[in-house]
Amino acid sequence: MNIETRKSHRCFDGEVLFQSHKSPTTGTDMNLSVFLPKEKPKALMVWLSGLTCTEENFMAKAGAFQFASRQGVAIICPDTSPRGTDLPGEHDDWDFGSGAGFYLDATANPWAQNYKMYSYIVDDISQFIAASNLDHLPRCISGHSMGGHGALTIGLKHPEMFQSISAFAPIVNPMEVPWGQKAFRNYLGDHEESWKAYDACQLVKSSKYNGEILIDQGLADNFLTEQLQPEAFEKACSATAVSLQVRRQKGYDHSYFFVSSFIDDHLSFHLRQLKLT
Ligand SMILES: N[C@@H](CCC(=O)N[C@@H](CS)C(=O)NCC(=O)O)C(=O)O
Repeated sequence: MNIETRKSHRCFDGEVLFQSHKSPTTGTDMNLSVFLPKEKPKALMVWLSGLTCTEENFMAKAGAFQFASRQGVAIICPDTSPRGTDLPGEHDDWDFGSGAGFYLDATANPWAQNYKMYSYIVDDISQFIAASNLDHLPRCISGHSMGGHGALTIGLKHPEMFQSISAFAPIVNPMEVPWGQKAFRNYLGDHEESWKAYDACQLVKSSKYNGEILIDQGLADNFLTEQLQPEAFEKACSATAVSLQVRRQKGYDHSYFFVSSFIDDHLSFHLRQLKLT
């Protein structure tokens, strides 16, 4: 894989890189950002961002680097959709199309050719990790909102790839809420059976993931009741061997101010699960 570095910045004696590569999966150039700690990393976190985000939001706003640098955690943040295409309606809505790839492989036209963010994360990001000489590291996955949905669904489907899962304000049951229904109907078509492959409440029933999952959810989050509903995932997990901790955080909203308040807890959680502390 040919990786182009567009920008690099020293940060807490580590390095933040903004990079691009050609994706055979999406058929486009893809952007991502990477944090490398000051010493040899001992773990790698893949972070998936939410609606409207690019590869920059987590880097600029999450405040994860002091802890990550000290603890030796490398972080990779992919973009949230293909870019550079101009499909009909692609840029009209903030919760669909560009910036809203939903970490699935679209099957409906005109999205099916490029909107393959599930395979992009599983295949291309794996190749990117290998090309960056980070593939020897134990891995965890986390994300926010739509990215929390991505972290839960991809983590539950791929325990061989990720040994620890967490999420911030994730969309846990997209089949049943407006954001998910809009995305799934447009990307996957009307056949709701096919939606189950991208719904954490469905996937947890048959997942081979045997670790714990940590979720933080702000109680002042405007999207809590209509879109997020963590209780649906608690109910789904209760019938399985997956051990879930949902922490309801009083006064916190949906923003990266909330993410930055608890990101160190999530990194510590992952290091414990990866048996590195
Ligand atoms: N654009 C929406 C909000 C979208 C939103 O909150 N996106 C979250 C993820 S779902 C986010 O991280 N936004 C980018 C940011 O806060 O940096 C609105 O204005 O209500």
